[in-house]
Amino acid sequence: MSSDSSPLVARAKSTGLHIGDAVPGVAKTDPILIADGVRRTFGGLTAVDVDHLEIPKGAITALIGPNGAGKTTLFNLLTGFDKPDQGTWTFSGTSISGVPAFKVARLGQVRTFQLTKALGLLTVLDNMKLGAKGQRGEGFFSALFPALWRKQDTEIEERALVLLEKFKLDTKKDDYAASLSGGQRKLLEMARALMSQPSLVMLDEPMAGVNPALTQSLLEHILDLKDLGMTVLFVEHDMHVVRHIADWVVVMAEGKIVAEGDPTTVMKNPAVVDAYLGAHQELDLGVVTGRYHPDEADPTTDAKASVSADAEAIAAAGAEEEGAP
Ligand SMILES: Nc1ncnc2c1ncn2[C@@H]1O[C@H](COP(=O)(O)OP(=O)(O)OP(=O)(O)O)[C@@H](O)[C@H]1O
Repeated sequence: MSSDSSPLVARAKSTGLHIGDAVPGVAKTDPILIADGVRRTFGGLTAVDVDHLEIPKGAITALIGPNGAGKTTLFNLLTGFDKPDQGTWTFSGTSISGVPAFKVARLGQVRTFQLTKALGLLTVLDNMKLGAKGQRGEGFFSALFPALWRKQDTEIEERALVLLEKFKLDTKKDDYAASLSGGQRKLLEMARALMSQPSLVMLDEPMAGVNPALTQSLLEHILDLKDLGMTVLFVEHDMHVVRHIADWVVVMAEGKIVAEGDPTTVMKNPAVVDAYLGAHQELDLGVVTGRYHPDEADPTTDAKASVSADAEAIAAAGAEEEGAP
């Protein structure tokens, strides 16, 4: 993996991912995940209503959409943390609809998890060990033969230490996870997911709450996953992040897939601009959606300038109206 301190080097985007026009539900040349007719309702509310979705293998796909669009619910369904009213999906050709989360993870599809209170009370190293799959000591018979799991425990610890070094968390290995900064927690969440040696990594808002000093490092780590042959699917509100690292973008609104395409094309799509980005497409979506105050947004954006320009335009329009006969 690349180092934190090196400047951002533009890495090639994956192209030729789809077959035919980039319409919602378009077929991919080499899909890793294929979902059909996935629907999830909560009472009278339809949170997810996806006719067909394919996620391209070996690429980085961003799932975007306004608050409440159904992104997290779709993530929960595809990873076995929630059950749909209807629908089927396959991962690497194997049907995993209705398969519980721990089995989905064993098959190689993992998602990152926010550091909960309980996990915060474990050390960074113990958090990593929890991420390993198929540990022998878990089984009743293997538990009777300590030599078996002791050897495996050593291997797991070695793997954890290598990953912690790559993610620059090795000096924190004995600290309680709760003592990490927001950005370091995100790094730990990603490193922990990699303990199970996945082929598809699903990241839920990997940049949320990350201080700009760690943003570059996190972006580089996500790009590294692809270079290592993994597929990445991530939910993100920050359009700069999406533009920078995504090869493909899927847009959700009101539970449905409303657009797909490469980042540049999708962000010019009038339907996406109208429904989602509005007049604020230069802003971090975190600002648009009220997640961050403009002052806390990515300093590389012109968020503040756009907000004050909007405010000036509104004030000017008001003045014109007042002055109107
Ligand atoms: N457990 C639940 N019970 C009831 N309604 C829910 C539940 N989970 C989600 N919803 C509703 O389903 C809709 C989709 O929510 P979801 O969290 O998937 O959206 P999202 O696109 O991830 O939004 P955000 O960007 O704000 O995280 C929302 O209207 C939400 O209120």
